[in-house]
Formats: sequence, structure tokens, C-alpha cells
Amino acid sequence: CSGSQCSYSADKVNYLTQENAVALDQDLFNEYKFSVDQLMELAGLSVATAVARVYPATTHKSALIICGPGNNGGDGLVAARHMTLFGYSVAVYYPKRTANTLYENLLWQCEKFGVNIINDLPQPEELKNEYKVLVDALFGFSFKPPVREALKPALDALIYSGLPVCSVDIPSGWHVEKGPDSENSLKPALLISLSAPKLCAKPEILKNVKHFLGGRFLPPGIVQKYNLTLPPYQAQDQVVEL
Ligand SMILES: NC(=O)C1=CN([C@@H]2O[C@H](COP(=O)(O)OP(=O)(O)OC[C@H]3O[C@@H](n4cnc5c(N)ncnc54)[C@H](O)[C@@H]3O)[C@@H](O)[C@H]2O)[C@@H](O)CC1
Ligand SMILES: [K+]
Repeated sequence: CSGSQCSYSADKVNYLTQENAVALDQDLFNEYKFSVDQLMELAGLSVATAVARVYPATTHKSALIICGPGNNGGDGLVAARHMTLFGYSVAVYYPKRTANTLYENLLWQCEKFGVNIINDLPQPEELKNEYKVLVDALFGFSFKPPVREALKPALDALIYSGLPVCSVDIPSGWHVEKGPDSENSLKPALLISLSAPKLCAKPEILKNVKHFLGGRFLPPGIVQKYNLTLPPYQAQDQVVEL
């Protein structure tokens, strides 16, 4: 956290392994009886909120959200809908669609809210002609490198467009614990960690990336079980800067 109002020390924040991120997620569903759409709605709202804080619609009106096949992509579809309400003109690229009612409904809602669902991705260098900001909802904490061929063009768009990229939970293509594996890995401008940051979001890995925490839904029992020390959210905020 770089602001003057920081009341906690960034080096006290702790970071989840991939195994614990998956286990925590399962606890929320099994022990706390959350449904995936409940959490996804709050996660996506946090993402839209953080994007609007850093890249407001007044200066970055045209946004493209690149959505992957899992829940990270679902967060992107929710964020897309909220961003229309925040004044953005939003497009979604969702090349590998999961056949399940939740995702079908989220996509349906996007269309009803005026999101432009695009089927063809322009070349990375052409994205700048149409968009001001990209949201990376391609892969989250279940990603295992290397990226399979079918989704490489989507990842390349994020890496090579030259536009600011806002990554949802994990910068896509990064190892969830070790971070980027080469010079050509994605360099996001903003990361929104959901529920708790994972190891790849440690400050020494995440240099020069703005970092927010969102997904304000953790029950106290989970904070205790995973021994989480997280920055406190202010008032009714959905996000907090780390
Ligand atoms: N517990 C939490 O904090 C919550 C997490 N949510 C989101 O859920 C995400 C995790 O979702 P999932 O577990 O569905 O997984 P992901 O969205 O991380 O990705 C899984 C999908 O990516 C594919 N994939 C994995 N490795 C690949 C590779 N090398 N090449 C190509 N495709 C690959 C898998 O086949 C699968 O379809 C989190 O990162 C977060 O964004 C939120 O939706 C709700 C609450
Ligand atoms: K991501």
C-alpha cells in the first residue's frame, strides 16, 4: 500500500499456496454453503470497482474483457455487466464457453446490458484502435502451465496489445506460486486478488503492479483456519489497495 492512509504493513500480509486457494474455495462451498454464483457476483463486482478506481470510464470508456473457461472467466462476465452500469462501453471475448446454466445466464445478462460479445479477436497491435483497457479473466488459481494452444491467441492479446491490463485474481499464464516464467509473460498494470492474495502476488514478484484485494466475503472462521492477515476494508468498500 502506498497511500498515506495505510494502517497496516504490507509485509505482514500472507499469501496462499495454490493448494490452499483451492481448499479455501471448497470450504466456502461445502462448509459455509455458499453457491458459486453468490461468490462470483461479489468477486466480479470487486473487479469492476477496482478497474473503475484505477481506469475510470471517463478516461477509459472502451473496455475489452477476455474470459476463460473456468470461474475466473465467470468473474469476468459479472464484471462486464457491472462495468456497463459504471458507464463503460464493454466488449467480451469468450472463446471457450462452458456449457452450464450459470455461464449461459451470465452471458445472456451481458447481452441484455449491452455488452458486445465479439467472436473474433483483432491482432494484438490493433486492439489499441478500439479499446482503452483490457480485463484479464482468462485463468485463475486453477491454472497449470503451459498454456494450451487453443487459448494462446487470447493470452497473446493480453501480453502484446500495449494496453493496460487488469488481471483478475492471477495474471494469466503465471504460475500461481512462482509468478511469471519468462520475459514474455504477461505484465499486468493492475491485479485484483480475490478473497486472499496467492503467492505470485508477493511484492517482490509483483513489482510495479497496482494491487487491490477484493471478494469481501470471507467468514471469520476461514480467516482463522488459514491464518490470514489481510488489510482491513474501509467502511462499505468492495476493494482495498495493498
Ligand atoms: N474462492 C474464491 O476466492 C473465489 C474464486 N473465484 C474465481 O475462481 C477462480 C478459480 O476458478 P477455477 O477453479 O474454475 O479455475 P480457473 O478459472 O483458474 O481455470 C480453470 C480452467 O482453465 C483451464 N486451464 C487450466 N490450465 C490450463 C492451461 N495450461 N491451458 C489452457 N487451459 C487451462 C481448465 O481446463 C479450466 O477450464 C479464481 O481464480 C477466482 O477468479 C470466484 O469466482 C468466486 C470465489
Ligand atoms: K486472470
